[in-house]
Amino acid sequence: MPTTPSPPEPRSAVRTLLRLWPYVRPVRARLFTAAFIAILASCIGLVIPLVLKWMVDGPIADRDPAGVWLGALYLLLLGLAEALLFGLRRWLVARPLSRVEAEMRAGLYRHLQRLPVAFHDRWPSGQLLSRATTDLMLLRMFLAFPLTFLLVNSVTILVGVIIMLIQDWTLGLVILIPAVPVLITCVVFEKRYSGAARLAQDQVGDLTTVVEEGVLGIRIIKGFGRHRSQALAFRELSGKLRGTELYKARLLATILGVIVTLPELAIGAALVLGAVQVADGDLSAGTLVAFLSTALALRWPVDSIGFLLAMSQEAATATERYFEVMDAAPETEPAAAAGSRAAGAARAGAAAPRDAERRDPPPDESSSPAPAGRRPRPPSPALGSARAGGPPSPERHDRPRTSGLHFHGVTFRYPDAPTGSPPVLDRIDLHIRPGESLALVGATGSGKTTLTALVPRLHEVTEGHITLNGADITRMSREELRSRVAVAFEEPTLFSATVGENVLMGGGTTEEDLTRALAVAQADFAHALPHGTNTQVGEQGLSLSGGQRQRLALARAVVGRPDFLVLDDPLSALDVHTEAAVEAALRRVLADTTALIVAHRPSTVLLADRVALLSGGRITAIGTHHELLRGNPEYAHLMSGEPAGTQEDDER
Ligand SMILES: Nc1ncnc2c1ncn2[C@@H]1O[C@H](COP(=O)(O)OP(=O)(O)OP(=O)(O)O)[C@@H](O)[C@H]1O
Repeated sequence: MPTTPSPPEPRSAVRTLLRLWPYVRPVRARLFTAAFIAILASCIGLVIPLVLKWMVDGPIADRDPAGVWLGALYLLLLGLAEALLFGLRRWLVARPLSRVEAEMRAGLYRHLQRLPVAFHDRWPSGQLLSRATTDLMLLRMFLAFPLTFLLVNSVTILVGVIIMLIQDWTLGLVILIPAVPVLITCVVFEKRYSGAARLAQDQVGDLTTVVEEGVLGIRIIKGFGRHRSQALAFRELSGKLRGTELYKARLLATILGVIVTLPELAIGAALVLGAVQVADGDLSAGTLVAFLSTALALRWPVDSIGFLLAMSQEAATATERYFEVMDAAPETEPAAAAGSRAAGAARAGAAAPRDAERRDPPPDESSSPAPAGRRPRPPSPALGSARAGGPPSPERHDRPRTSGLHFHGVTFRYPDAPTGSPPVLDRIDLHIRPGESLALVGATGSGKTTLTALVPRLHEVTEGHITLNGADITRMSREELRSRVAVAFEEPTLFSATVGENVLMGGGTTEEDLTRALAVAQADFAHALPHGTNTQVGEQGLSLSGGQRQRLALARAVVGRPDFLVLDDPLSALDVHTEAAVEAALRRVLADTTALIVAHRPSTVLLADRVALLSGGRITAIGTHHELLRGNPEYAHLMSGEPAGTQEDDER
C-alpha cells in the first residue's frame, strides 16, 4: 500500500487560509454583506443593556408604567431585529458557500485526473478521498461560521468593552484583567491543536484507505477468512484516531476552562465592586445593571473563541491538505501541442496519411523486412478504410521518419526507486513496423507492463524517446496520443456505467461502433444481458465474470479504431474456446493495426508477427516464435507450457 506522503513545513494558519481566496472571491460580496449584517445584529444586542439602564434609572425609578411598557417594546423590537438579521446572514451565505465547496471539489477531481500515474502510485486512495470529502466539508463549515464569527465576535467584544469602560472605567478594567492570560492560552492552544488536527485528518485518510481496501477486496478477505485480522487492523487504526480526537478534546476542554472561568471570576469581582459603589451612592443602579448585562452579553462571544479557533485550525489543516494535491504538478503538455491538437481534430475528417505512409515503404523498412508471407496485407474487414486518419503533425518531421512504433534507446526507472538501483528498462531499441504486431515475452517482473505503459505515457521515459510514425510522443498532446494508442490491461477495469458506455469510452460514438467492437472482442454476451448494452455493470464491473470484463476491456480498446494497440496479456482470463474465438477476431484487427502485445502463452504469441524477449531490462532476442523457440533457451523455457498440437499453427 502506498504510504501517506509526509506533510510539508508548517506555516501560519492565516497564511494557509488565505490560499482559499481565489475560491471565495466570486462570492465575496455576499460574504462581506453577511459579515456586516452579523456585526450589526451583534451590536444591536449590545444596545439592549443600554435600554435596560434607561428603564432602571428612568421609568422604574420614577414608577412610570407607561415608560416601562415603552422600554419593553424597545427591547422586543431590538430582540426581533437581532434575530431577523442573524437569519438573513445565514440565508446569504448558505447557497454561495455550498457553491464554493462544489467548485473546490470539482477542481480537485479535475486535477486528480490530470496528475501523472506516478502521483497515484505514491498516494493512498483514502488520503485523496478524505481530502475530497471530510476536508472540503470542514472548509465549508469554516467559511460559513468561524470565519464570520471570529470577526463578528472580535468587533462585539471590542465595542462591548468600550461601552463598559464608558459606563465605569474602574469596573471595565476589572473585566479586562483576564484578557492577558486568555490571549496566552489561545496562542499555546493554537500551536498544539494544529499538530493534533493534522494528525487526526491524516488518520481519517488512512482509515478511509482501509475501508476502501476492505470493501474492494471483500472476496479475498472472505475467501481467505481474513475478516478478523482485517477488523483488527481497522480497530487499531480507529483506536489511534480516537486517541487523537480525545487529545483534541482535552486541549479544547483546557482552553474552554480558562476562557470561561477567568471572565466569570472577573464578572463576579465587578458585581461585588459595583454593588459596593451603588450602596455608597457612587454608581447608579441602572449603570450597574447595564454594565453587568453588557458583560453577560459578551460571555458567548468570549466563550466561543475556543471552538472557533479549533474549527479554524482544522480548516487550515484541511486547506493545507487540499493544496498538497492541487500543488502537485500535472502531466505537462508540449508547447507544440496546440498545433498538434489542431492536427488531431483535423484527423477525423481528413484522408489517412498513415495509410499513405504504409503505402510508401518507410526509410528503414528495407533494412528490416516483414516476416515472409505476411505482406502485403489486404485491408482489414474489421477496421477497413474508414479508420480515422489525418495530416501529419508538424513535429512528425522533427526526427528521421520511422513509421510504426519505435523505442529509441529507452531507459526507465520508477521515480520512487532507490537511488543506484538498476533501471527496470535499459536502453531498449525496438521497432514495430506499421501494421505489424509484436509480442513481448519475458519472465514475470521483467518489465513488460512497464514498457507498455510508456507508449500512452502513463509513465515518462527516463532516457531515450518513443516515436509513433516518426513523431516523438512527448511532442504530441496527450489527447492526440491517447486517441491514436488504445490500451487493454491484464486487469480490466470497468466503471459504474452501462456496458455500452464502458466500451464507448474507448473512442467510438455510434451503435455500429459498439456492435463491431463487441463482435471483435467476442463480447456478444452483452446483447443477452437483461437490458442489453444498456445494462449497468456494478462497481468496477464486479457483476461480470473475469473473462467477460476482459472482453469488454478489449472491445473498449478496439472501438476507436486506433492506429496503435497496446495489449497487456489481454486474453489471460478466457477459456480456450473463447480465447480461440477472440484470437480469430483479433487477427483481423491486428492485420492493419500496429500492435504491441504482452504475452505469456504461446496462443497469444501466435497472434503476433514477431516476438521480442525482454530479459534483465533489455531486449535480448527478437524473431519469430519459431526462431526463438529453436534458438533461445530462455524463450523456450518461458514457453515450455506450450500445449501439444500448436506446432501446426506455428507454421502458418
Ligand atoms: N509503480 C511502481 N513503482 C515502483 N516499481 C514498480 C512499479 N510497478 C512495477 N514496479 C517494478 O518494476 C518491475 C517490472 O514490473 P512489471 O509490472 O513491468 O513486470 P511484468 O514483466 O509486467 O510482470 P508480470 O509478467 O508479472 O505482469 C518489477 O520489479 C516491479 O516490482
